[in-house]
Amino acid sequence: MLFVTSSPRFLSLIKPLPFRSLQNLGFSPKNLCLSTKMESESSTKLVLCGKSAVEEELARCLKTNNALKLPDGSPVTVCLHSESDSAGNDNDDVFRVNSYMNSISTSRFGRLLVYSPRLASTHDVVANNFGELPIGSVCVADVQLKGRGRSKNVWESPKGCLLFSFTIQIEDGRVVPLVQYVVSLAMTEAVNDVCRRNGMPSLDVRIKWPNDLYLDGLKVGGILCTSTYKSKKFNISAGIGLNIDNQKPTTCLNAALQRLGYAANQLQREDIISAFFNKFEVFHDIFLCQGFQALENLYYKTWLHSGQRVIVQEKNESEDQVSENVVTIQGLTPSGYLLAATDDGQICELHPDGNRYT
Ligand SMILES: O=C(O)CCCC[C@@H]1SC[C@@H]2NC(=O)N[C@@H]21
Repeated sequence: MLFVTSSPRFLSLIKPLPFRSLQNLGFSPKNLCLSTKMESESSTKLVLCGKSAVEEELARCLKTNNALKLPDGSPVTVCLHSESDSAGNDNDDVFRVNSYMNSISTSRFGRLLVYSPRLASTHDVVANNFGELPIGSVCVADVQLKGRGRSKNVWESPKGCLLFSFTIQIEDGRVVPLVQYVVSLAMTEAVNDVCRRNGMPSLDVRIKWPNDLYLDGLKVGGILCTSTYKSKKFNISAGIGLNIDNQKPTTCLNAALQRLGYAANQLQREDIISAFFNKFEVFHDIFLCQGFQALENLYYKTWLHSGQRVIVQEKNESEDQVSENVVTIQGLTPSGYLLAATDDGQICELHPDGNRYT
């Protein structure tokens, strides 16, 4: 259900993060990846890897300076992928850092990777260390213990789900609400690309506005964008969860491939995320140079809402009476809300209302 509001209202998806103490209470060995059993049980392991020597050097500095912190101050153990014992790992449950690094062809996004087998939330890592990480850095986890969704929802984050967050910086505040649409579009296009390249049937992953990914009527992914404002710039943390190989809690892309009779090769997290960054970088540049308009046609082909009829509830001023109207979705307004028309031709702007949007 949607609510029409006559005046602009605060878009709750873009909200500053609460200030948390940055004090690090943990112990991180400076030069070794090895940690004692007790340390590894209580601390979050972060493995750093860079695409080129430049990012590798940055990774080394982050480790040496013990620069990465968790929001709750809990201990972290940082090591370099090149020094890590999982460097040649070929286990499906473990993110294949080399495979990912070899597949990205970006000049900015995804080139510095912070990987963790298990952490609270990738979003917390990038948001809490925004100033330490170069723009475009990504944090990937195999499993999240406290995955964050929009509107304070929990994002279930089992093995097989692609879980990552990365950083973006933007100067023009007017376009910040549109960034989440660029992220969504890059992900649907990445899935298309990987399927096409591997001779797989195409999967009809669609965008459900504002930032859900749907397949065959079920949610398979979600995008969370949060931002803070500092030194005249918007620091955006973009987080994506995509069910690739986890049938729970809804369904996943590999289950859809199987339903289509394609069981030969399954989609791999590393292929999807690398394709995502290769796409996102192109879309990001188009978005900054030409505006969202240049991506709009593709966006409208990919979302679920063109020509959709929805019921809008409008509350009167004292909020004790609600009237209902049917409207037809036309597209997006310049500020990223839904543009709709009533049957008698009146144009209105629709805002998301937490979980009640259907
Ligand atoms: O649909 C939603 O509510 C958005 C879900 C976003 C989940 C992703 S998983 C990776 C990143 N880390 C988090 O804690 N959340 C985002």
